[in-house]
Amino acid sequence: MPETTPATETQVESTGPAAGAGASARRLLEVDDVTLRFGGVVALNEVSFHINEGEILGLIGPNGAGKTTCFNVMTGVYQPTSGGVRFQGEPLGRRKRHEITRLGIARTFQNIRLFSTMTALENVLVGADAHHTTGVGSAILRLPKHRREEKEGYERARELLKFMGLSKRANELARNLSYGDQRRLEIARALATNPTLLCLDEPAAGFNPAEKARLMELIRTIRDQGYTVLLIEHDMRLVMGVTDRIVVLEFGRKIAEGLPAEIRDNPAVIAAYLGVDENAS
Ligand SMILES: Nc1ncnc2c1ncn2[C@@H]1O[C@H](COP(=O)(O)OP(=O)(O)OP(=O)(O)O)[C@@H](O)[C@H]1O
Repeated sequence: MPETTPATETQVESTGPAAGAGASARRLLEVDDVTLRFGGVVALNEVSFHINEGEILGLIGPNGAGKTTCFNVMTGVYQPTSGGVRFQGEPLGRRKRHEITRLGIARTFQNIRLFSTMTALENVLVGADAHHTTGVGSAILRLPKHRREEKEGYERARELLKFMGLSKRANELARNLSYGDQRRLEIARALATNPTLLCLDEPAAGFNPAEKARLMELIRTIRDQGYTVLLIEHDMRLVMGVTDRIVVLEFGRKIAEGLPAEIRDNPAVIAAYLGVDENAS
C-alpha cells in the first residue's frame, strides 16, 4: 500500500520521463485490441495500448473520441465487443466493477459523483470500505477484527483528507464544499480504495489556472507516492506538463502514442484537434 504524505508538506521534484516510462518498465495494464460497439456507433475500434508501472499516462482526443468509454471498459462498466484488458498480467474478463476496484483500479468521474449529504470524511470512508474483509455479521456483533478495520479506515481517511489539503473540511457536507474541494475529495475517495492504478477523468474541468497548476503538482505527488496514474484531460498545457507518455484517440481509434513533445508535433494529432484533413493539399 503506498503511504501518503500531505501534498502541502512534500517537495515536488520536476518530472521528466518517469522510471516507469522506460522500455524495460513493467506493464501494469494492457488494453488489447479492444472494440466496443453501441449499436451502430463504434466507440472503440481495435484500440491497443499499455500503461507502465509508475508512469503518468495521458489519454487524450477530441470530444467523442472514446476516452471515457475506454475508462469504462477498464473499470468493468462495459464489456468490450472484442479484445480485452489485462491488469498485472491477469485478464479482467467479465469481472464486476467492485471486483476491479479490489484488484486495484480506481477512478474519478467527469461529472462529480459524491454523496452530497454525507461529510467529506464519510465520503472517503465509503472508498475505504471497498477493502474491508469483515461482513455485516461481524459489524453487527462489533467483533474485534471489524473494529480494527473500522479504526484503520478512519485513520486512512483522515490521512487522505490531509494529503489532499482537505483536513479542515472533514466534517462538512460534500455539497457545501467548493467545486475544487469536491474534485479533490473525489480523488481522496478513489485513493481510499487503495489502488495501484488511479484513473482521473478530466480532473481539471472547471478549474482556473491557479487550481490547474496546483492539480498538476498534486498528480505528480500522487505518482511520487507510488501510484500509477491514467489521466483524461482536455487542457493541453496540463497534459503536456504532467504526463510521461500520451495516447491519442480519434473517432474510437488510436491515432498516436508517444512522449508529450512527439505528440505535440504529430501532424495527425494536430489535424484531429483542428478538425482538418491532414492529407488535404
Ligand atoms: N452508453 C452509450 N451508448 C451509446 N453511445 C455511447 C455510449 N457511451 C458513449 N457512446 C458514444 O461513444 C463515443 C465515444 O464517447 P466517449 O464518451 O467515450 O468519448 P470521450 O472521448 O470521452 O468524449 P468527451 O471528451 O466529450 O468526454 C461517442 O460517439 C459517444 O456518443
